[in-house]
Amino acid sequence: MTHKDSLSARLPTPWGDFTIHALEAEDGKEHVALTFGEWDTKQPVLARIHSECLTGDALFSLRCDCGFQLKAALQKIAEEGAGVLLYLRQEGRGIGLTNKIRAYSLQDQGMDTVQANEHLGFGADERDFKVASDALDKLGIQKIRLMTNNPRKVSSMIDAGIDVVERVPLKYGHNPHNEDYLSTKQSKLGHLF
Ligand SMILES: Nc1nc2c(ncn2[C@@H]2O[C@H](COP(=O)(O)OP(=O)(O)OP(=O)(O)O)[C@@H](O)[C@H]2O)c(=O)[nH]1
Ligand SMILES: [Zn+2]
Repeated sequence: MTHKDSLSARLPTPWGDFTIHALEAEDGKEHVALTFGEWDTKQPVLARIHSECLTGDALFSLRCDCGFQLKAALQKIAEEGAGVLLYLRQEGRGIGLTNKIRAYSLQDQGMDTVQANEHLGFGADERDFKVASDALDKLGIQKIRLMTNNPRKVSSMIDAGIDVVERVPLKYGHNPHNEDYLSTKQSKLGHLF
């Protein structure tokens, strides 16, 4: 992955002016980083590693908590005055949008989110977070305060040599439509709620 200044531009949002960076990743996907403010590289940077969820992030779905977490993370970074959000093109925990819709259809028939993935021949979570640690390296970030409820994101960053000084819980958007989904994430994927 390389990072060139010509691949960065202003990105004003309702919470403040971010800078968007196109990340040229080894997997060929169009991942981006949104950065805000300036940071002291010796201090931990407030960070969010967010996997793409078209339905939740862009289409207002209540089946998950993604869109709510995305907004909350951008708001927290802006309030802090500095930070980074990595927006990773890992739709459907890495299985892609069409397969996620197949998995949703199976969930409509009674499977949980993990059973549905496995029924389709995938692992429960197909994501590789190396793209995230590579991006943090390229941005010169070694220490983070990571906004997540997912312990695998924390351990992946630690294994990649990123110092996760703190896990900041990000509990937003719980509602009757995602209650079962979130409780499966807690019982089967180890999420901390
Ligand atoms: N395969 C599959 N993917 C889903 C489903 N619901 C949401 N997703 C995807 O799950 C990913 C969201 O990541 P999350 O799992 O919410 O985030 P996380 O990594 O678990 O942890 P947090 O940092 O706490 O949000 C996105 O890529 C969504 O598209 C589902 O039922 N099946
Ligand atoms: Zn989602």
